[in-house]
Parts: sequence; structure tokens; C-alpha cells
Amino acid sequence: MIFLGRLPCLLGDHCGAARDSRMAAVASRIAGVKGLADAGIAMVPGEYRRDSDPRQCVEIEEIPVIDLSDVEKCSPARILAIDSIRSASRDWGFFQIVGHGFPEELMASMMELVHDFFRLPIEDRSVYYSEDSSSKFRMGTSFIPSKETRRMWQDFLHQACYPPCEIAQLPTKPPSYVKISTAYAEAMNRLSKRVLGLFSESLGLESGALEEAFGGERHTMRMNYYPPCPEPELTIGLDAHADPNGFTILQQDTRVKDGLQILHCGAWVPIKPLPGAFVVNIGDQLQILSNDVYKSVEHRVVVNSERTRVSIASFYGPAEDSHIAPMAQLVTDDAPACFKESAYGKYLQSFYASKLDGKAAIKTVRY
Ligand SMILES: O=C(O)CCC(=O)C(=O)O
Ligand SMILES: [Fe+2]
Repeated sequence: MIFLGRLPCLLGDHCGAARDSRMAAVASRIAGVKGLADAGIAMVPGEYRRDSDPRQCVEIEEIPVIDLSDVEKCSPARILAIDSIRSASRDWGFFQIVGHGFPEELMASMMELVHDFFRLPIEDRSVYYSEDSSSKFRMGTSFIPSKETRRMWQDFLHQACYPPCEIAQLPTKPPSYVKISTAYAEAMNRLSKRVLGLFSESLGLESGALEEAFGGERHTMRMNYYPPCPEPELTIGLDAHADPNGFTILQQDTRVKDGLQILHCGAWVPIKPLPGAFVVNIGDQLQILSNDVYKSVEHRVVVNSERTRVSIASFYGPAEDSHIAPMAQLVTDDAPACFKESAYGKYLQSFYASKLDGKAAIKTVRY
């Protein structure tokens, strides 16, 4: 195993051929890196490079912000929220929610926890490193480094929430890891179920219809860690992709202005973090179940040279052994089924076995 620890300015003060061979040497060492955090890389190595500056985007309107404050108490508020979810899902595939009732202190402590984890010495972190996408808890870097020719400027933690991983699989450092992450997962699971009911009603279905179609649940978290990058114009934090699950509830880092962008009407649009809000986006399974009424949307993440950005993505979806097809209520003579039935577990396996590539996964199940 190679632990990079710190590589102080290995690349910074070289030029020409000497620099190129230095680059190659560092690039090959990076092949063994178990994480970018603290690697001290001073120039973006070849395998992290992209052809054009991904930070270019257009700042048009903001995605809709939907208030969930009174949705369980008052029927006009519920009708308004459901209407807003319907139009936001159709027009954008992305929206932000406020008044969601998720404790703000827990949002803040979870954010700190992820920063604290990646501040641990690499020896403490690397015991969790794995490239096995079926592990219930793991630390990773990029997407699947051993298969990638193009890497992404990020490290991450993946944690299974429901079904959960064993407590013994979770980190003992920082000492509050288990307590905070399990409290976050529980509160997020409750919120996800409420949002699932609202999605159902927004499609004109009974509140429990999507839950029934999910046939159980698979809820996981990906805690993305994007360290500052010396040349952010040359690389990307996360390549364009659509999420393969039902829907995602994302907590952004309110200390960092730029990061997430979504593809809207052919242009990349930045999603500015809103304090206290979560970003919600449609995933492939909701696109399939809704028979194309809602669509998963490509999104990507850019990095910056000043600050580490953390995001916490909670992926909610069907049970892995469920078979997913367009809901019978949404298939008509005018709107025949657009997708073949597929086993969700298999769908996920093929998603994780390939590189992040826009909406490639859903095309494989389209008629
Ligand atoms: O970091 C972000 O804002 C988005 C992360 C994301 O898209 C993902 O983890 O699937
Ligand atoms: Fe995503």
C-alpha cells in the first residue's frame, strides 16, 4: 500500500522535460493514492485533466424553493407543495426544500463530522479504503480509480443506512462518528419517506403508491469531499451523471458558493447553496416509475482553489431485490410504457461497474 501523506509541492517548481518526467512519476504514485485529502498535490496530474474548463456555466434563474412547513397539518399547504413539486419535477428535475423539519444542528454537526474525518491522518482513514461498490461502508477516491483513465478531484465516504451497516463497520474516529451519522441517517430516512409520499401525490397517485412500488427501501449516503485544487480549471470534482436511485436529498456546504451544476435546457446552471435547505433531485428509478413524466437530470461538480467543499448526498430508492417498471396507473394507450422492467440491484451493479457517463444507464432499459 502506498500512503502519500504529504507531497509538498512535488510538481510546483519544475518546467519542460524535467517537469514532464516529474509529472509522470507523481501520476504513477497517485495511482496508489487512497485519497486526495492532504496529498499536497501542487499541479493537476494528467489523469485528472479535462479538455475544457468545466466551471463555465450560465447563471439564469434559480431552481424552485418549496416550503414543506405545514404539509402534514394543513391541506391548502399540502396542495400548494404538491403542485410546486409537480412543476419543479417536470421543469427542472431539481428543487430545494425548506421548512422540512430536519434539525439544523444535525445538518451542521454532520457537515463538521465529514470535514473532521478527512482531517484524520491517512493511516486512520485508509483502513476503510475499498473499491468494492457492494461494501456497506467504505472510503474511496474518484469513482473507481483502478478502472478510470480520467479521475475526479474528490474523495468520499459511502455508508449504507437502510438496510444499515453493522456499527462495528463504522469508524471509531472521530469518536462521535457513529452517533452523528446514525442520527442523520434516521432523520433523513423519515424525511425521505415524507418526500416519497409527496412525489406520489404529485403524480396523481395515492400517497403510498410509490412506497408500495419500491417494495422496500435502499437508503445510502455518499459524503463527498472535494479538497481545494491548485488548477480548478483543469479538472472536475464529479463528472456529469444522473443518479441511479429513486431520488436524492443533498446537503450542500453553505461555506462554498460554487460546486454543483445541473444541465438545464442544454446549459450548465449552478445551484447556489441556500442555508438550511436541502436540494432534491429526481433519479432514474423515479423516471422509470413515472413513465417519463419526471426525468432524472445530469449534474456535475466543479472544484475551487480556496476551500474544501463537502456535500452529503442521501440516496433513497427501491429495495435492491425489487423489479422496477412504469407504474400501471401511468401507462395508457396515449402513454405506452417507455421502459422495460429491470431488477434494481442489477441496475445499480451496472451503474457502478461503468464510468460516470451522463444518462447512459437509463438508456439500457428504454424500449
Ligand atoms: O457534491 C454535490 O453537490 C453533488 C454530489 C452528487 O451528485 C452525488 O454524490 O451523486
Ligand atoms: Fe449525483
